[in-house]
Amino acid sequence: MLARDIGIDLGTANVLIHVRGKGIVLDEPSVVAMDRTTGKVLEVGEDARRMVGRTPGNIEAIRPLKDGVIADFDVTEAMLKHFIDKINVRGFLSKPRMLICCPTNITKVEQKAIREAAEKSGAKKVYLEEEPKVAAIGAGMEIFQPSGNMVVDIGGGTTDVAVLSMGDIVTASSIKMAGDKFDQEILSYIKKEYKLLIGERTAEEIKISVATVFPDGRDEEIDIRGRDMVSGLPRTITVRSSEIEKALHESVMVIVQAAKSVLERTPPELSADIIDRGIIITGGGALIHGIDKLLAEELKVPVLVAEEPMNCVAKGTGIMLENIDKIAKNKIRR
Ligand SMILES: Nc1ncnc2c1ncn2[C@@H]1O[C@H](COP(=O)(O)OP(=O)(O)OP(=O)(O)O)[C@@H](O)[C@H]1O
Repeated sequence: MLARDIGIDLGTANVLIHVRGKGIVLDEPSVVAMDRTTGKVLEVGEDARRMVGRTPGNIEAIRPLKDGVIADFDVTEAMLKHFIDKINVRGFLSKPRMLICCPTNITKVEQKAIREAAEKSGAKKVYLEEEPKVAAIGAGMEIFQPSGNMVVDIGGGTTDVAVLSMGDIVTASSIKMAGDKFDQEILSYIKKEYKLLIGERTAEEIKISVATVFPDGRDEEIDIRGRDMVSGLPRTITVRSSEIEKALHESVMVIVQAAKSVLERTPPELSADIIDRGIIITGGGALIHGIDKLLAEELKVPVLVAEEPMNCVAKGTGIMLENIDKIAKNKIRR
């Protein structure tokens, strides 16, 4: 039996694996629960995520990738190995080839770390590809034509903005501002405004259920529970969309600014194409309410959220795996 080639979206927030000929077979949070005293991995993925903020002293729930890069090499390797074992693609006679997506501005050292982690997890050959390019392919953009396509991929740790033409990146920017920073901003706002401590998961819940980044874009409210900083006791408060919009304004404008600077550096012919075709937003951050309207208003260009934005990179790896033999010949990256 031969091993099947696989594509991996190795994200700060989630790992998705696409198996050639099968589609997306794994979609789990990038979290590992470890016993600090023994160094043993206890749970990986969804089971580990349930433990975030709820572990006793000796157990730690770790996110081994931070800001879109590997913060803890050993734990990333353990996580990758666990997921690859779980999907069971190794053949009796062969190991799989792996196409892994990473942010645009990672260093050579970080690239090497990702490669090594994949090799130790059983890869025969590892190909690294830039995330915005694969996201654009997964979102259905015709990036191999001689015309401008712009994608804004908002993940957990990084936002990648890129203009692509003829299969390659023409101008790009990668910033460490994305979904996780939004959660941190919400957490800080609740702390400052209500003197209430909440966890990361509650902050994310607020972001998903009531937040908006477009002024007056949404009017919802949610009751949340946390620990009162003065009395130390549990307390419930109600937060509204409008206040979260204000709390997120500065952070989201960093993303708008990155997109503006990429457009400013884009050759005029390609800019004209982008006006015609619009910008596509991918990644989980594309799901934050009002981001499409805000970008459209600020950039004066039509903006569309991709279908299933969180799956675009994984889907893109699937499309690229169909051409992996060509990729292998041409060596696709840096
Ligand atoms: N409905 C939603 N509304 C707002 N944000 C959301 C929604 N669903 C998911 N997110 C956010 O999307 C982010 C995760 O997106 P994604 O899985 O694309 O990131 P990633 O690929 O793991 O990260 P990176 O590209 O930085 O490595 C998280 O911050 C999550 O809170």
